[in-house]
Amino acid sequence: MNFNITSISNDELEGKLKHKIDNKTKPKGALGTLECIAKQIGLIQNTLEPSIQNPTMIVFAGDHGIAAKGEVNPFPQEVTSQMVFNFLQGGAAINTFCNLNTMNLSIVDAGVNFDFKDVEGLIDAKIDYGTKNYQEQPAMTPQQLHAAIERGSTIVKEHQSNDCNTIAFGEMGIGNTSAASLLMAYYTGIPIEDCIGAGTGLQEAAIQNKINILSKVYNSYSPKSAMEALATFGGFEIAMITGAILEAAQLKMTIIIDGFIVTAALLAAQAIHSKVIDYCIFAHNSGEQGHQKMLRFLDKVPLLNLGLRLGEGTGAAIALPIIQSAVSFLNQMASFEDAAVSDEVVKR
Ligand SMILES: O=C(O)c1ccc[n+]([C@@H]2O[C@H](COP(=O)([O-])O)[C@@H](O)[C@H]2O)c1
Ligand SMILES: Cc1cc2nc[nH]c2cc1C
Repeated sequence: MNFNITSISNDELEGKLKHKIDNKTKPKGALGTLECIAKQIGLIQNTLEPSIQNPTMIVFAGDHGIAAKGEVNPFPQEVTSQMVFNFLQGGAAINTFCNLNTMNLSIVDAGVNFDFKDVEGLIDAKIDYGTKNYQEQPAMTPQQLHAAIERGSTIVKEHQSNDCNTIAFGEMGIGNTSAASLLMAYYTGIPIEDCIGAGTGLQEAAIQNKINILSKVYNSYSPKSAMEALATFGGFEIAMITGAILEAAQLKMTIIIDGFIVTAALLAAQAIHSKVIDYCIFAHNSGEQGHQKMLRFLDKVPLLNLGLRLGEGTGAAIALPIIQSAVSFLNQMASFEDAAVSDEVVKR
C-alpha cells in the first residue's frame, strides 16, 4: 500500500499568507493560534482563500480480544456494540456535538463483536468479530491489517468525492486505551508503564494491574516495523483510522485529531509516512494521562484542554468552530487598506 503524501511547506505562499494575515485590521499576532491555523489550512489547500467544506466526523468502532476478560477495562465488551446503536439512534455525545456544529457524522463497524446484519445507517467494514487477545497472539494478521488500512482509505475517498475537505476521526472500542498505550510505547520509545492510564475509569490498584499485564504483553513481542507493531497491538478501528489519516493527507484534506486513541493511530501513520502530520490540527488534550506525553513527543500544542476523556471524536467536533473561525477571519476580515484604518505604530 503506497501513499503519496507531500509536505505542505511552500515559502512563497507562506509569505503571502503571512502578509495577508498581518494586514488584517488588528495588531500583528493578535489572533494568536487562529493565525497559525489559517496559515496551515492555506498551505494545505495551496490558496490564499481556503474554505471548510462539508466537515465530517467518521467514528470507527471495534472490539479488542483482551477486553473480553475484563482485566484492563472497567466496562464490559458489550458496551462497544451498545454504543454503536446509541450513535445510530442519535443519543451519544458525538451526535449532539456534530448536530450543534453542523458536522456530518458517519459510523463504521470496523470490527465489533456483534452481528449488526443490515442495520440502517451503519457502514459495514467489519474485518472480524474483534481482534485476538495479544496476551496470546498478535491482535491481527498482516492480511487483516492491510484490509483495515485499505477500508479506512476507501471510506475517506468516498467522503472526499462528496466535496468534504475537512475530516475528523473518532473511535469506540472497549479496551482500546490498552492498545493505544502499547502502540504509544512502541512508536515513541516512552517506557510502557508511563503510557498507561485510567481509561474509562480504573482506580489506582486496577491501573497498577493494567500496567503489570500490559508490560508483560509489551515485553513478549519485538515488532520489526511500524506495520508489524500495528498488527500486534492494534485494534481494527485504530488500524482503519491509520489508513483513513494516510488517505486524508494524500488527498490534502485538513485532519482534526481527537484524543488518546486517535493520536495513537496518528503515531502509526506518522511512522509509516512522516509528512502526514503537516495536515493535522490537534483538537484537545485528553484526560487520559499518556495523551499529553504523545503531544509533547509530536511537539504539538492542542487547541483545548477541557479534561475530556470520552473518545468518539468529541474533542475534535468541539474544536471545529475554532478552526472555522480561523478560516473566516482570513477570508472575511477587512485589511487596513480596505477599512481605511491606520496601520502605523506610533513610536514614543
Ligand atoms: O479519547 C480519549 O482520549 C479516551 C480516553 C479514555 C477513554 N476513551 C474511550 O473509552 C474506551 C476505552 O477505554 P477502556 O478503559 O475500555 O480501555 C473507548 O471507547 C474510548 O473511546 C477515550
Ligand atoms: C458508556 C461509554 C461511552 C463511550 N464512548 C466512548 N467510549 C465509551 C465508553 C463507555 C463505557
